[in-house]
Amino acid sequence: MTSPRLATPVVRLRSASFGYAERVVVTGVDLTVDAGEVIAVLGPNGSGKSTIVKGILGLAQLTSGTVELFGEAADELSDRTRLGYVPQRHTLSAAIKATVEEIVAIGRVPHHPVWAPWRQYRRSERRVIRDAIDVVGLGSQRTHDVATLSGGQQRRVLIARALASSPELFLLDEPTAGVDVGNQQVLADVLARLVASGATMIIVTHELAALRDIVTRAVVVRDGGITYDGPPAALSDSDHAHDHHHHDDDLAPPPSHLPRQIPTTGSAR
Ligand SMILES: Nc1ncnc2c1ncn2[C@@H]1O[C@H](COP(=O)(O)OP(=O)(O)OP(=O)(O)O)[C@@H](O)[C@H]1O
Repeated sequence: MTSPRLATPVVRLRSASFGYAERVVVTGVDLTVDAGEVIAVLGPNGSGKSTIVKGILGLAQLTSGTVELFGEAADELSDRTRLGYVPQRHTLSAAIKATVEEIVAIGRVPHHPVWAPWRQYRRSERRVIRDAIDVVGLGSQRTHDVATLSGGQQRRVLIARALASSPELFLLDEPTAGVDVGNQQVLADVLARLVASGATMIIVTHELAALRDIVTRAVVVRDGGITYDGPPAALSDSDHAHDHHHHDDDLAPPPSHLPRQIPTTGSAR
């Protein structure tokens, strides 16, 4: 935070307010995210975390202030493939009859104005897709029907889909929700690899402990505003002690021993 900013920020919100229809949900947010930062967005249910992410993506309405992405006004960003979004509570419907690689291939569609049937995909394209599946650890399931995968594995398919589009900025809304401790670690490792390859991330989470190795900065949202922005280690339990997990219908609830809160600051970096 003390080093001067040499490069253009990936995201810059200035006094940004976001909402839906007539209702403003988030007000006056100032947030600058530099390349390579991994931001955890924390805070109680309904505080506006997802709305900030959606606002950055243009999926929630900007009612005042400005949003810049990669140094340009967000609504003028022509190359949307620079953004990779994994929405909240999203798994794959059992109604979808598709394999893992077919779903991940959708991530490549923005790179191709005209949809090509899977068999006609160029070799290089198929390699990108294959690599994305390998990175999330689903290599041995690439031809499996997604409906046969667990909720946590489906989350990884969606991360692979976002990854396949080779984005510079990942916006992940509760990627570890409903994922057991072991698989949270798998996910954290996947994200760590993406960070090592230069990705910037904004991650909405109630499970900072699972991501502590990669998070460089924490932002706490309360009542539609940012109340903390700084090192994750400086946060005390009470900063987001009222957080609750989602218990998604399509995901098994997390085991009761799952750590719910940020650990005490002693061992955090
Ligand atoms: N599409 C929508 N239309 C109208 N209101 C919405 C919409 N999405 C969210 N809201 C409202 O905006 C407020 C903030 O919601 P948001 O999803 O941003 O919270 P959050 O901090 O991400 O919560 P959680 O931890 O539960 O995911 C809530 O009051 C919610 O009801």
